[in-house]
This record gives sequence, C-alpha cells and structure tokens, in this order.
Amino acid sequence: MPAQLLDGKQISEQQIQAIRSRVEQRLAEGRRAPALAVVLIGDDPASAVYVRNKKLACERAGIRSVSFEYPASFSEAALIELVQQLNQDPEIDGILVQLPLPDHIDPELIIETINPHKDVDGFHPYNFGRLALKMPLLRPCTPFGAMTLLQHTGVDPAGLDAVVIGASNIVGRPMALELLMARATVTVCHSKTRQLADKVRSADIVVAGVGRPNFVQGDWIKPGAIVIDIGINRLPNGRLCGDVDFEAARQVAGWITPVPGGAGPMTISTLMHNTLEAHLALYP
Ligand SMILES: Nc1nc2c(c(=O)[nH]1)N[C@@H](CN(C=O)c1ccc(C(=O)N[C@@H](CCC(=O)O)C(=O)O)cc1)CN2
Ligand SMILES: [Mg+2]
Repeated sequence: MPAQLLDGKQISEQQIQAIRSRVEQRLAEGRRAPALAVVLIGDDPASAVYVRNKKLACERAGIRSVSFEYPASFSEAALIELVQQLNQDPEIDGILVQLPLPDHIDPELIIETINPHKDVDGFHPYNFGRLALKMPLLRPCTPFGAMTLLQHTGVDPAGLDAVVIGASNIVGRPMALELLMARATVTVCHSKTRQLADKVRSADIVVAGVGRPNFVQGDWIKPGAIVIDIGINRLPNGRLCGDVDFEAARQVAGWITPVPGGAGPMTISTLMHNTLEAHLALYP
C-alpha cells in the first residue's frame, strides 16, 4: 500500500486559521494585532517568492507585516542599524531577515543583532541554545514545522530511530535537536558520513535536507517509515522536486511529505505561529 501523504499545504492552512481566530479574539478585547517586520536585501528571485508568501500568510493570519526591502548594495552597517531600530520598536513583535544575504553582509552578525525575543526565525544563538537545553522559546521554523507534520501521523517519536540527512544551521542541526527533545534516537548524517544508505535503511523517521534532487533512493527507505523531505530543488525543466525520490519512496514508506506542498508551507505557517508567540510573550 502506498504511503499516506503528509499534506503540508492543508495542515499549514489549519495552523494559520487557528492563529487568525486567536488574533481576532485579542482584537475583540481591544488589543493590537501581532506585527512582523519582513526584511529583504537584494534581488534573489527565490527569496522574493518566499517573502511574498510570508506577507500573504500574515494577511491570512491577521498579522500586520511591515516590509523593508533594499537593493543588494545596502550596507552591513545600515542593516545593523535597521535591526537595532526594529528591536527598539514597541509596535514590532517579530523580525525576519530573509536569508541568504548578499556576500558582503555577515549573516551571523545580523542574526546576533536581533533581539532574541523578536527572533521569530529562532536562529539567534540564545534560541538555538534554549532548544539544545530542552527549554525552547522561539524555534527554527522548518524543523518545528516538520515536527508538526510528524505529530499529524499520530506516531510518538520516543524511542524510534531517526536519521537526519544534512547538518545545516537552518535545517539539519535544529531538526536533530527537535527529534532528540521528542526522545527519538537521532543520527545526523552529512557529506562525510559513510554507509549513508545503510543508516537510512535502519530509520523509522527520515528527514532529508541536503538540497540534492532525488538523492534519497526508494530502496533506502525502511518499510513503513515516516519520510519528511525538506529539500526544495528546481530542476532544469523548471519543476520543483525534493531530496527524496518521491515516487519510489512512497511505495515503501508509511508516511511521506510531497514537494511542493509538504515542509515548505509549514515553514511559513510556523513563522506565523512564532510571531504570535513573540507577541504574546511581549504583551501577554
Ligand atoms: N530568514 C529565513 N531565511 C530562509 C529560511 C527561513 O526559514 N528563514 N528558509 C529558507 C527559505 N524559506 C523560507 O524563508 C522557504 C522555502 C520554501 C517554502 C515553500 O513554501 N516552498 C513551496 C514551494 C515554493 C515555490 O514554488 O518555490 C513548497 O515547498 O511547497 C517556504 C519557505 C531559506 N531562507
Ligand atoms: Mg554571506
């Protein structure tokens, strides 16, 4: 029997509608809407799409978005000043600086400048450290969204073997911390990992985030496994595909996310969730 689909589009829409209800309830009590500052530097076309989708999600969630868009020539010093102003602004609850930044801007420096309580991406070392210590506050959106998908399977990760492919700061590392917090036994694989296929074959949960189209083969998947594909790769024909060979893997897996329509939309609805959380923490 082919795998059940983890429909990120539908689940993210449910999440956004739940946020909207909460926001409307607060508005009825005379409070202001949560507000997200959306910062985009440069003209990377994929970033422009993601930022547009984030602003549209804000509209659907009842969150006010405030846009700051500058050309690639915008200086690092000017960006630091902008972030510092947003940190001080009592009308702003969350600050999102879209990545990647142009080469002359140090992303770590910018992330560390964001007030951790407004760091709705969960990338600041303060938030990352809290996740590592099982005291999460604002959690990186893609892995947190993947955990929401996992929750929708009804399967408790405790004691299961999870393999995370990719060790990036945005996806693989925080994903491993999320799964560890859920008490899975976690193996993190990366470009130096040996016998990768064997490691994946032993996994009850596979999370792939390497950015290589159809990299994970169907015969690497353990029958019944939960497969969460975080890769978003654009093929020469313009179509999107994930890191997992979807058609082959879905014949074996128990649950699988599609690309598009899986982890991607969850990243955006989780950003809405984090923005509401940041707002509630600042204005209970
Ligand atoms: N500041 C951040 N920068 C980046 C993040 C992030 O979480 N914060 N993650 C990625 C990009 N990203 C969000 O910014 C993101 C990528 C993809 C999707 C998505 O919904 N993808 C769709 C397909 C969209 C398309 O047609 O291209 C899908 O998978 O269905 C959302 C968010 C790097 N930068
Ligand atoms: Mg750079």
